[in-house]
Amino acid sequence: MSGFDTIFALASGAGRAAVSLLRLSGPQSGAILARLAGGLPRPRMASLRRLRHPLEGEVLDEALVLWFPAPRSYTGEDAAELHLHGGRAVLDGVTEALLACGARPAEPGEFTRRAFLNGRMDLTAAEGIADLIEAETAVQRRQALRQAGGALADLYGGWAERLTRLLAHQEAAIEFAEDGIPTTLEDEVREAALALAAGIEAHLADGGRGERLREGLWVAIVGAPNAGKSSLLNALVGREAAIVSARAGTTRDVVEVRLDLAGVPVWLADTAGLRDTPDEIEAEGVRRARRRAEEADLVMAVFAADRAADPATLALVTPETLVVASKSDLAPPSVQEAALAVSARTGDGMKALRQRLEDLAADRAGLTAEASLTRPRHRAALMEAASWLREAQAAPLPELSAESLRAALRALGRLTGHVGVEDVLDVVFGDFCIGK
Ligand SMILES: Nc1nc2c(ncn2[C@@H]2O[C@H](COP(=O)(O)OP(=O)(O)OP(=O)(O)O)[C@@H](O)[C@H]2O)c(=O)[nH]1
Ligand SMILES: [K+]
Ligand SMILES: [Mg+2]
Repeated sequence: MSGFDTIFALASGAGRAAVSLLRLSGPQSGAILARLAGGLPRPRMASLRRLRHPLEGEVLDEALVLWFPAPRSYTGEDAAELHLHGGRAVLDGVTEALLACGARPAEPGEFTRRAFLNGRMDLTAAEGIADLIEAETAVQRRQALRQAGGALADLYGGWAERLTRLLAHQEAAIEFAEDGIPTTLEDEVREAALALAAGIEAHLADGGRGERLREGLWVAIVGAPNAGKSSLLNALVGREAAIVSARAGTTRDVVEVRLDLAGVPVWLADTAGLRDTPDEIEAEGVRRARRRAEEADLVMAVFAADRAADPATLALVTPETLVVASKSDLAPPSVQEAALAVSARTGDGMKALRQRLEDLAADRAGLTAEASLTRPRHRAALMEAASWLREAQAAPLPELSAESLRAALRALGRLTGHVGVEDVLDVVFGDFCIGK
């Protein structure tokens, strides 16, 4: 795409390294590379070149350079890569040389933004690349790769195509009606709109698994004071993350610890023991504990085996709750036999508890055969599209139905970035790092 200036950025991590990767993209990339490296290497072939400052002629580094003429580059524009020695002074020198040549430092996400604007990928694929850079577990990586590879783009693009066809048919039906030609087209469109709405709704009804995998599954550990919640947290994460003591009311603030459970990122939140207390700090802790239990994807209710089950914790137990009988070394469990008996002291039952958590995490946030939506942005646009499709089906007049189909198409277009996208671009590319 013309009209863009030439940008550069460090694509590898900041700080001293064996090799640093500087990327360059834009119409002047070839000219700048030729000035620094004394000529253009063959496209897409790594060549070892001496890089010189364009004005002073000083040798700045001996580097591997690559030249990617448009459109076969990440951005779709002329682009280049400099694989420099990773020292501060080398980087400073080459940066100065690039500035002297008229290139400017890239904004966060600007390379991928250009790739999108040049039609190299849709918005969901661009988000997949951002997620891939952020991915911390193997399952997150798989989900991000799938999305970057166009799994959501294909799905949503396919829906947009179907919708475009429906709209064309509806408009034809309106014209036929004006010309007095009998047709069943309108009924067919209404039926197809309903089927498409149902398809989108089925995709939406995934329990938020893709979003959870991307952001982490929240597990709140709740129970009476001294039930052994903090001890369980520590045993699960393998370090003394929370303070444990024999005094009831030890934990006040919520203690959050991240855990990788079979590739699903999980946030364990240890909370204050539930009880009425005159201590205002502890009471605030109890309020926070209850709020965490409400907001969590999964509640782990802990009952000490040597105590009667307390009503405050029992009140939070639903069929979805993971019930744990702690301190199993002290007594047989006093709560439901469904409870998982564990002892943080002896380690008894801890493996089973971990396995149960892994299973629940995989069940609620693992990958399925179908690609899942991964962001609230996707959910909002799809809900809007489905609701317009239902309106299209129910509209009293074909003209109104066509209007609703158009609105549904716009919602899908915002999702993939194919229509009316200006306002969403900043949201999507704003959370990229510089150099991508
Ligand atoms: N015998 C035995 N004692 C345990 C076990 N787990 C914890 N305890 C003891 O129970 C007491 C309370 O443990 P904590 O982990 O602090 O309990 P908590 O539920 O976090 O307590 P609060 O933060 O005060 O609500 C401590 O003295 C622990 O050593 C266990 O599996 N067996
Ligand atoms: K305690
Ligand atoms: Mg505690």
